Amino acid sequence: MTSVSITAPAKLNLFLHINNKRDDGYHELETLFTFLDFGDELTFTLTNEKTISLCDDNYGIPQHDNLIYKAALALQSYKKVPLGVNIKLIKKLPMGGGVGGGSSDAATTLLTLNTLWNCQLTIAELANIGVKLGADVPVFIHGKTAVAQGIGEKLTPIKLPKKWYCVVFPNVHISTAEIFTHPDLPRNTPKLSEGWKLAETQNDCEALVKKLNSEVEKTLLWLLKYGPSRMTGTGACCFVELDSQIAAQRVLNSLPSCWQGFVAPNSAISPAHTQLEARLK
Ligand SMILES: C[C@@](CO)(OP(=O)(O)O)[C@H](O)COP(=O)(O)OP(=O)(O)OC[C@H]1O[C@@H](n2ccc(N)nc2=O)[C@H](O)[C@@H]1O
Ligand SMILES: Nc1ncnc2c1ncn2[C@@H]1O[C@H](COP(=O)(O)OP(=O)(O)O)[C@@H](O)[C@H]1O
Repeated sequence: MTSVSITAPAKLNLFLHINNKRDDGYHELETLFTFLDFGDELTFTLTNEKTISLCDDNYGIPQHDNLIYKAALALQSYKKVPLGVNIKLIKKLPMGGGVGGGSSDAATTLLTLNTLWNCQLTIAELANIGVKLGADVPVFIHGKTAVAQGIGEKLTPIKLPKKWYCVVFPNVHISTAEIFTHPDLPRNTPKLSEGWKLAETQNDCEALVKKLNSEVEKTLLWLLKYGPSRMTGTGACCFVELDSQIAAQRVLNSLPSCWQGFVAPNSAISPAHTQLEARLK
């Protein structure tokens, strides 16, 4: 049976501005997404029955709630696919960490099964299925470093220099919904004007998350010793950007044992896309 392993990469929000709250409760954002060359590992094995099954190391998410299962089911129903799949997940990305693990798993599932099940959907069609699973899924489907607007689905690709990141997970899980519904969240950052600079941006969720979680505040302070530190998404992961792998690894090596972390370079194209393309050649 055909079997293929693909990475579901982490993302970082290098900045995250909240411009407005929409009538449906979602927020208008401007955010810069970059992918990291590090992520969850998903192995897909096709089956002749229509069953979709997911095997993971018991991360506490029931199968029917897992975004991987939901993504596979959504594509199977949309294209009336007569085949099934067994999916094995090796989870490396912290859940509720702001590195988009769940969304990336869903996007990697849609991209890979589109190929393995020969669905022939376009990227736009896959993103359309994906956005119903989560606001962050489309950027992983498009797979290019981009500034996102809307709720995260209007994407403008952008080029960034290669950098290394040390990403730290302070062992607290933050609920995106809790942050977005909090009365103290700032929601009126003006839209970026032309010629904007990264140094003039910020993460609008950071002050609130720091106030609610002292571990996040401690992590950001600790990282400041090595360079400007920032939180990704609605947290809890925080990162510092460095010019070399050696410098990033040095930060990780001195990480207090109460936190976890990883080091990775950014990747202009999502590793999931690069791996799938290499497989098709
Ligand atoms: C904030 C961001 C930035 O990358 O990341 P995370 O920190 O979660 O990774 C995302 O936009 C999160 O995307 P995602 O995690 O897919 O969000 P969803 O499942 O669609 O929504 C979770 C909840 O967040 C709120 N939400 C999400 C996106 C948005 N633009 N406005 C919102 O108000 C909604 O209340 C929703 O109930
Ligand atoms: N495959 C999955 N991996 C991670 N989280 C998942 C998955 N499927 C569903 N979820 C749910 O999505 C939530 C957000 O997960 P995740 O995308 O990892 O965090 P974040 O949006 O903060 O980056 C989790 O708390 C979990 O309940």
